[in-house]
Amino acid sequence: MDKSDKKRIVLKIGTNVLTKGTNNISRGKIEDIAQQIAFLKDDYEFVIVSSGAIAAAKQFVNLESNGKEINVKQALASIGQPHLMRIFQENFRELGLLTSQCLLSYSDFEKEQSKKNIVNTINVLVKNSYIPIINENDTVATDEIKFGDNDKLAALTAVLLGADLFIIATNTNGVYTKKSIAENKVETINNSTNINSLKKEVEKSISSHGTGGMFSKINAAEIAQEAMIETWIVNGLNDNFILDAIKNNANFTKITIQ
Ligand SMILES: Nc1ncnc2c1ncn2[C@@H]1O[C@H](COP(=O)(O)OP(=O)(O)O)[C@@H](O)[C@H]1O
Ligand SMILES: N[C@@H](CCC(=O)OP(=O)(O)O)C(=O)O
Repeated sequence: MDKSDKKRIVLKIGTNVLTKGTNNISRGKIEDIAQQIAFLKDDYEFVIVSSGAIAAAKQFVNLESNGKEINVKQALASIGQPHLMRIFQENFRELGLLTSQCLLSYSDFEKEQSKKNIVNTINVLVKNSYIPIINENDTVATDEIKFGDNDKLAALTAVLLGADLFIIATNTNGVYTKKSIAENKVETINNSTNINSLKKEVEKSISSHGTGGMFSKINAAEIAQEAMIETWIVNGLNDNFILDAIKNNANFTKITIQ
C-alpha cells in the first residue's frame, strides 16, 4: 500500500513539550495536538514520534537512583510507555482520532527487511486512519535515552516514510542566535539552508527535561535535508503551534533544502 495524496507530516514531540516543563505529562498539550490534527486531517496525514515515556513513569513510581542509571531509565520507559499511550488514546479518541503504537530502534533502520516492514505497517495504519505514535524501543536499545536522540529516530522515520515535512516541536521558538542568547533577548533564525552555520549558533546545552538539546535537532534536520525534506523547529508549548506554523503565523526556524 502506498502513500496517499495527502501531505505527510512526521511530527516529533519532545519531553519538554509533553510535560510543558512540569513533572507531569500534560493532557492539555496532548488535547491541543489532537485538535490540530483533527482540523488538518483532510489535507495532511500525521505520523508522531513522541518522547515522554520516562517522564510518564516518574508520575507514578520512584525507582532506585531516581532514574539516573541507564537500566533504571529503561525500566521507567517500560512502565511509562503504556501510560503515555493511554493518555494519547483517551484524548485523541475524544476527537474521533485513532492511535497506534510503534516501538523502533536505530538498528531497525539498518536492515532492509525491517525497513520494508516499518514502511508497510505504517502505510496500512495511515491508510486506515490510524495515527502511528512512535517511540524508541527502550528495552532493547539505549541510544536515545543515553544521548537524547529521539530527534534522530524521528528524522530517520521521516526519511524512511518519504515525509513531505518534518516538524520538531520543542520548548523554544526554533533556533536562537548565540549572540541573542548571550545578550538575554532571544532572536530566532527564521530561515536557513546552512546546517553548519546553524550548528555554530547552538550551545551543547540541554534543558531541564529533554536530553538531546538543540544540537541533536540540527543533526536531525541535516538527515532530513539530505533526503530533500524540509524541517521546521517550532515551539510546541504554544497552543496551535502546527496550525500557526503552517499559516506562517509563528516565530520558528525553517530549515529548507539546498
Ligand atoms: N541556539 C539555541 N536556540 C534554542 N535552544 C537552544 C539553543 N542552544 C541550546 N538550546 C537548548 O536546547 C533546548 C531544547 O532541546 P531539548 O532540551 O532536548 O528539548 P526536547 O525535550 O524538546 O527534545 C532548549 O530548551 C535550549 O535549552
Ligand atoms: N524514549 C525516551 C526518549 C527520551 C528523549 O529522547 O527525550 P527528548 O530529548 O525529549 O526527545 C522517552 O520516551 O522517555
